[in-house]
Order: sequence, then structure tokens, then C-alpha cells
Amino acid sequence: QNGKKWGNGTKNLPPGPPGWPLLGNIFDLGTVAHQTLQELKLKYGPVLRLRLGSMETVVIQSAKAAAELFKNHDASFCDRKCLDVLTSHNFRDGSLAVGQFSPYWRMLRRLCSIEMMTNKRINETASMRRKCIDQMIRSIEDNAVAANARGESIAVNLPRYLFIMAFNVVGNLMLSQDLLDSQSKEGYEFFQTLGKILVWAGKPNVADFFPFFKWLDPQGLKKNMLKDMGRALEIIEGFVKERIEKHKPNEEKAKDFLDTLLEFEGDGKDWQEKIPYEKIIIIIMEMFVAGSETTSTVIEWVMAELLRKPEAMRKVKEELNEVVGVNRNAEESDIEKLPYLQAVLKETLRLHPPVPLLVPRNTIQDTNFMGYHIPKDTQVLVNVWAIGRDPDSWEDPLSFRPERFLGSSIDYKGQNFELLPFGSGRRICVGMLLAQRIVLLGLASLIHCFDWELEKDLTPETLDMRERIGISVRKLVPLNVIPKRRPRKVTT
Ligand code: HEM
Repeated sequence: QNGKKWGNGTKNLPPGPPGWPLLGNIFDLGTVAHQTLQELKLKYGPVLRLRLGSMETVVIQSAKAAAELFKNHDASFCDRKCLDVLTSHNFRDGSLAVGQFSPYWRMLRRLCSIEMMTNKRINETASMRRKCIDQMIRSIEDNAVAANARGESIAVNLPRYLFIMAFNVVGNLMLSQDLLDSQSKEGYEFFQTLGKILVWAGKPNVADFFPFFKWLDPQGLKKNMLKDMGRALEIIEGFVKERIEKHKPNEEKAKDFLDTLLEFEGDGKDWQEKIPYEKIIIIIMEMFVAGSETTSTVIEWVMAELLRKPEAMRKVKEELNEVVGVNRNAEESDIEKLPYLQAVLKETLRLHPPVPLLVPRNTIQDTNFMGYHIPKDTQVLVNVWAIGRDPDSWEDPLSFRPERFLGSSIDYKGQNFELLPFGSGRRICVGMLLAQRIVLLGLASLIHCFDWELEKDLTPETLDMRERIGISVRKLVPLNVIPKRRPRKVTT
């Protein structure tokens, strides 16, 4: 099919499988889309065209094509294609992540970048992250002690603890509050409701492929989303009201993100008024959706890879012993002195990017892309999972070898197109620097405080590394591991 002219017969659209009448290539996606798409690359090359029902889609699958997109065409590709379920309760209109490229989006993006992407602002909240990570370490230990006393296995379901930690970090940044402490019934309900929202948003929906089905909602996804998102927004609104009550004006308190949103009165450029209250609630909720599971999933994948590679785990521990020493906890200020741990994170993000196709883009105009015609309103997916495993970009791509990054300048900050777990360009993840801090300090603390062992019936060779699809790609089988306290002083 390469180079064949499609559609109106005059424009050179990218190649792709022929597909069924009406349905197009829906069945070509398989159950794990990023893996199936990688296989299609072998036949059709790195720029693939699919028709998903009535939705035109282009998939980018090589570092060279990604570089072309982000360096030369980012402006045409910087809108988002939005899932139908995410239009519930006008979510899209307030959202940064799936919002249309618009003055509102530009204003919000700038505001978030200042709050989350500048080292100065991130440094101001270092002790809060330390506190949330210490709480996690303590509760893993308490759980192990209690299980031991009951004569049960002390293995812990690690992703559960990680998710709670990441969720509380976001809660503190947004609202100066641990939402998941034992006191907060609403916090727990919000946490559970968010889990359901992630399920509804992660399921393929017929209404996205055939707008005609929107009103029918044959899978009931919109109905479920309306209910659960409605409840989640209600709970967030409750927290916001409570937090406004608590922080009286002129009181000396560290500013949180809610303060920033409430105080904003226009930027003299894209937005000249206050941010409407309903939008503030949506923005805060979105940060929980975008920031908790992604971050906790990465830590789980790193731990799983290290448990499969005892040699790499040993090197991480040695580095920590050398830099941090045995009598104190790791701090964020240690991170730059931990090059091996940083390399381990890069290698894990290369093999297990939690958002493997990035958040779908949408073209805002007809574009000539690498000699192909890409019409306006085409969904654009970038398969960073396939690019991370591409033998044209990586030597021995399927092996976990953190050493490949030692002495290399390749990073995941959007400039090296063979490694794009956070995307690139105008829509690059706005929480990237924050996520990096949480993940690296979380890992350093988990590994410095405990020796981790697999359960009796598992070996590094038999650890299950299959993927589970949702809004982020997690381990199908949650990592259950045994924490053994290292013989030294730990949490403060
Ligand atoms: C390791 C953890 C994370 C990963 C792997 C990740 C990944 C991504 C990716 C791939 C995108 C889309 C980028 C693109 O289209 O080019 C994105 C967007 C976004 N992320 Fe993250 N993310 C993580 C953590 C976070 C955190 C902690 C937050 C905030 C608390 C956050 C907030 C957002 C937002 C708001 C967007 C939308 C940006 C926009 O459309 O302008 N993310 N993230």
C-alpha cells in the first residue's frame, strides 16, 4: 500500500491497512493498541493512516517522524482530540489536558507551567513530598509488622501504597491537604470514584468512532461517566469550600494551587477575567487524574525491572549508600548525585511509558507532513512505546540496560525524539519536573529503607511483566513484594 493515493484520489495520504467499509480499521487495533500498531509499522512504515469509523487517524512510529512532527509541525498538531466521555459536565471546557488550543488553554498552560515547571516553585514544596513519602514508608512498615504478628505473609501490594502517596502529593499541592488520611471519608470516596473515572475513560467507545452513536451510548460509558464525574466534582467542590474557609485572607500560609487559581484576574493577553469557579473545580480534579496513577505506575515498573535484574538493584543500593550514607534518608537534593538511579528511570520510561500513545492530538489545519497530506481534524497518535523499542534508535532494544544512559546526554525532556514518555512541544506534560521529583525520591526512599524480595513462588525470571490497558499502562498483575527493613536508622 506504500505511497498509494487514498480518499479523493489526488492527495498522497499516508499508507495503512485497507479496512472495512464504514468500520474502517477498528478491528486492526487489537486489544493492546500500541503493540498492534508497532506490528503494522513493519508493513506500512513509520507514518500510518487508520480510519477508526469516521475518525481519521495518523500514527507516528519512529524517532525521525516524531522529530519532524514536534520540530516542524507542532503548531498544526497542538489541538487535542477529545474522548466523548470527557465532555461530561463540560469537563473539556475547563480542561488543560484535553482542552482545545484556545486563549483559555494558553492562559491556563502558562499558569500551570509557572507553578509546576519552574524549579523555584517546585523546591518550595520539597518538604511536603518528603512527608508524603515518609508516610508511605511508615505505613508499609506498619503493615508488615501487623501481618507478621498475625502470622501472615508480609508481602505488600506496592502499587496501592504508591497511588495513595502520589494522590496525597497532588492533594497537598492543590489544596494543602492529605486527602487520603484515615479521617477523610470523602477523600476515600473520591479516590474510589477516580478509579472508576479512569476505567470509563480508558475503554474504547463506539461513540468516538461513530458520532451518530453519541446519543445512544450503547456501552453505557457516558452514563457511568456522568454519574461518577458528577460525584467526583461534587467532592472536590466540598474540599475547595472547606479549604477556602480554613485559609482566611491575609493569613500567613504557603500558597497552594487553589490560591493561584482563585487569585488570578487575567494575564493581559489571552484571558482578561477571573477563572470561572466551575472551571477551577475541573482543573483541580484533572490534576488528580493526570498526576496520580501515571506517577505511581512508573515507580511500580522501575521496582519490577530492578527485581528482575538483581545486579542493577545492587548498583542502585551501592550508589545510595555512597551518596546518602546509612544514617539518614534520601532527599531531593541528593538526586543529582545519583546518576545510576536516574539512568534506571530513563531505561524504565523507555520500555514502559505509562502513556504509550501520548494524549491524542488533533490537526487544526491541512498539513503536508513528510510528503503526505494530513487533513484537518485528523487524530494524531505518537507511539512512544514503539519508538522506545525501535532497533533503528536503540541497540539491543528489548534488554533492560540502564548503563546505556551513563555518559549519554539523552533525556526524556522532549528534545530527544527516541525517548518521549512525557511527549514534546507545546503539549508536553506540564507535570514532568514534578513527576521526576516524586518518582526519584520515592524510589530512593523505598530502596534505601528496605531490601525488597519476591514472594516465595516467584523468581526474577518468572515475574509477570504483562501490561494492563487503562488511562495509563500498568502492570497487569500488581507487584506484591516483601519489604525487609534495612538495619539502620530510617524515617524521621
Ligand atoms: C511519570 C508521570 C507522568 C507521565 C509519564 C506523564 C505523561 C504525560 C503525557 C505523555 C502527556 C501528553 C503529552 C503530549 O501530548 O505531548 C501529559 C500531559 C499532561 N500531564 Fe502528565 N505525566 C505524568 C505526570 C503528571 C503529573 C504529576 C501531572 C500534574 C500533577 C501531570 C499533568 C499533565 C497535564 C495537565 C497534561 C496536559 C498538558 C497539555 O495538554 O497542555 N502529569 N502527561
